[in-house]
Amino acid sequence: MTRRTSRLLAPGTPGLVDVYAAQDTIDDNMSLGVPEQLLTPDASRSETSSSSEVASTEDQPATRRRSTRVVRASMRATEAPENTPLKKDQTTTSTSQAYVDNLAKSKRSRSGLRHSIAAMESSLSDESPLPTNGTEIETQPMAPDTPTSKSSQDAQVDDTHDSVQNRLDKTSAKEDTLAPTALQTGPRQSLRRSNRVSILGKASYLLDRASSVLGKRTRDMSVKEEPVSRRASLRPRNIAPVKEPEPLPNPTKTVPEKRRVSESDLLKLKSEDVSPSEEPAPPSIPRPRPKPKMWLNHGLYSGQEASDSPPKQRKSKNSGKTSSDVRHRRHLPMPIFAGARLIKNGRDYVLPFDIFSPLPPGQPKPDEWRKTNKNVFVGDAAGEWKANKKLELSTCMCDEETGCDENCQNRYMFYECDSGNCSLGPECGNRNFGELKVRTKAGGKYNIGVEVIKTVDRGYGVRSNRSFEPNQIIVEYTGEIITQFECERRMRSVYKNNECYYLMYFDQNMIIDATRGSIARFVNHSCQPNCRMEKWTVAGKPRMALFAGDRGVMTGEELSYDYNFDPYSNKNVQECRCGAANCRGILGPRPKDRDQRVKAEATDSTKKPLKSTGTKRKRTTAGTASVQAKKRKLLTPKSVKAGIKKAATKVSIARSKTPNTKKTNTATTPTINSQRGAKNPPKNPPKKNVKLPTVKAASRVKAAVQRKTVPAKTTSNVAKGSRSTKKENPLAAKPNAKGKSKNKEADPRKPSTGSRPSKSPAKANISAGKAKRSPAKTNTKAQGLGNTVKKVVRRVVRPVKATKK
Ligand SMILES: C[S@@+](CC[C@H](N)C(=O)[O-])C[C@H]1O[C@@H](n2cnc3c(N)ncnc32)[C@H](O)[C@@H]1O
Repeated sequence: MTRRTSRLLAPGTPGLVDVYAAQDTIDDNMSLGVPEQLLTPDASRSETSSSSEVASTEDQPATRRRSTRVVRASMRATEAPENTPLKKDQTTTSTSQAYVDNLAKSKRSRSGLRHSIAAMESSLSDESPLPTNGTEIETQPMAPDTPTSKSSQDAQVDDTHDSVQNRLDKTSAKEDTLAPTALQTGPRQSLRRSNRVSILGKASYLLDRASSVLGKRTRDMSVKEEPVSRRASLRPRNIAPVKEPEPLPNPTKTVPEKRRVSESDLLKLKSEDVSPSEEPAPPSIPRPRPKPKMWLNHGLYSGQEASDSPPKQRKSKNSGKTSSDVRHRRHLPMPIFAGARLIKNGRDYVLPFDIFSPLPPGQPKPDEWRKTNKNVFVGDAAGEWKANKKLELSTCMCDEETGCDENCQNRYMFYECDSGNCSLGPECGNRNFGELKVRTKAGGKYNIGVEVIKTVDRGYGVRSNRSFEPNQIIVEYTGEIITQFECERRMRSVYKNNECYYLMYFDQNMIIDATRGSIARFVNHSCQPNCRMEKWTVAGKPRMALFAGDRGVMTGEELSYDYNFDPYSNKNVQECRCGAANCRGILGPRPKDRDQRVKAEATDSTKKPLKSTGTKRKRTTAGTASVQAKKRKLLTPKSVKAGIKKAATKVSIARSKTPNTKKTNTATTPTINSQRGAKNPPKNPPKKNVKLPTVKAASRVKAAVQRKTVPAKTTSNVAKGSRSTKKENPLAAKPNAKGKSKNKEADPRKPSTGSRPSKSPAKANISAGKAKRSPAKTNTKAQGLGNTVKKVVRRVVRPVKATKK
């Protein structure tokens, strides 16, 4: 600064001498304090660039360490003239310096950086050529007023002084021409020259940091507010604190307005990677107080000490005072210990969606499916069913200790426990449909647990979305509950062109038509199924549901159950494609009872085993142990069809010849099970895919019987039956009374599966009719009733068949 002042004055003026004298004094002082600062090139460079900061030191706090030094030096430099005769010129110098400061501020703007350099160059070109030599630029600021040590300054001062002198000489001509003006407008000249020096220094400083200059401006602005006396450097300070000069009024304030420091700028400042030794942390930026580390006090690995109580979520205010419990460790334990504990104790978890439901989206959905999750009584079915409603109650005798386990009487008879018939609450284990209701109400793929899939060769099917425990309820088979008459009507008119039928025998003369029904209607048949269809009485009403088999069901398995398909007519026998090792080959009738078969074969006039299914399976009988079942030949669809046709012909012949054989039951049993009419029709099928001769027969039987019967209410007499009868399948066995449940229904644990009626509805009607006609007789001669019913059926069926033949 002194040097700048000297340039304003003509060489040899007293002021100049005094200034140099003052500078010498200062330099002496400075050399004591910081002799090592200029030993490195960096330090030297910092001194060089620091001179550029001189202009802005009066109202701008030091932004960098070297700047801080300059500030002190400059302040001393400004202070020193107070004791010198230059006091007179101080105002002029300070004014110009303030102007330079303001100008420097404006130059610092990010967008105006280059512009300011250009302006600087242009301004310099007016006076003297801008030194292009870098060393010259650097040496220029090394004015004697810089606070350099004596050792370094001694070598430089002379050169610098010569250089300055040369420059002054070079420009003396210009200045001489402008001398009168310059003398008059001293401050302006001073301003311009000071400006040049300042900008040169600043330019070198900024060019050095060109890559990171963006964003620095904001930091500089904030650093400005740092008090000058504040030092970040640890370098010992042995200079007395300098009195801070008061900011001078700036008469020509053309400095652009300070840009407001936005939050983004503050963030930038925070993110700037500046080493603390170079850039002291700007005190003006309020640093957020570091938050205290929050440790998890609940969660996966917390609270690992053995404790029965779950970790507390919240703590009351006084819990610390009152609780004498051992405090849980607050830090996470080693994972190995946590893992061991998890293995030992286990914990609940939820499977990720793509694990429990790995089926890719976009599965084709059946268009024609009209869904209902409730049984809907249609037509006369509701009225007929109400008549029997009260009979379906059973009281559970289990106690709380055992709960409703396998020995529960209700369970044994396929009666669901509820609050009406069981005194137990949640500990009751016989509330499958209740559990299913909760699950379906909760919703979601996992709770519902099943979804429709498209199989390769069996149309649609159903797949599990999750695992099911053995005997766990999976899905209810629901649909419209219709009477036999309604079923016939639909078969003749509505479904006459259908290939698929979703009809299942339900109870007595009731049928579930799941054409409009639940997803369970899509469950396919398998000869080695993983599920079973069971009929339960729930709150007095029968309900069908699919249950997991004894092995349980794993996620992704296709659900299947054994249809025990009764094709109702051999023409409807279909090839089975379940792929099981023990596949029977067809969906048609299986040998129901080997004893029956033995009898049938014995009474058969041809004495040949009846191949009613058309397969090439060799029948074995229970009585002929020597006859080993040969491995069934795998049949092509063609051979299956041929076999079916052949078998159908033989069955018809056999029926006409041997009307009393049990085999006729197969043919005369109406198809109430879920069946598919003619997906794989036999060769030369009839014009109608599905013919229901026996249904016609049944209707005729029914009509014939009804002509002679009493109202249906009398069936209750039969249904009351003995306790032993009730222990059998309670619904199916009632009309037949004792001894009539010969097949599956005799075993209450294996009731009629969905596709296998406990007995023919036609027979049911007939028996009902018989019972209505003579209830007393039914009660006393239940066995006789069955025989009578059979005779009636045969009598009625035979003419029908004969007519057809
Ligand atoms: C109640 S439906 C089952 C759903 C049927 N797959 C669908 O697409 O709507 C019964 C019909 O499915 C077919 N089906 C079921 N299981 C089968 C199997 N194991 N082999 C061949 N066809 C089968 C038969 O056509 C049968 O009549």
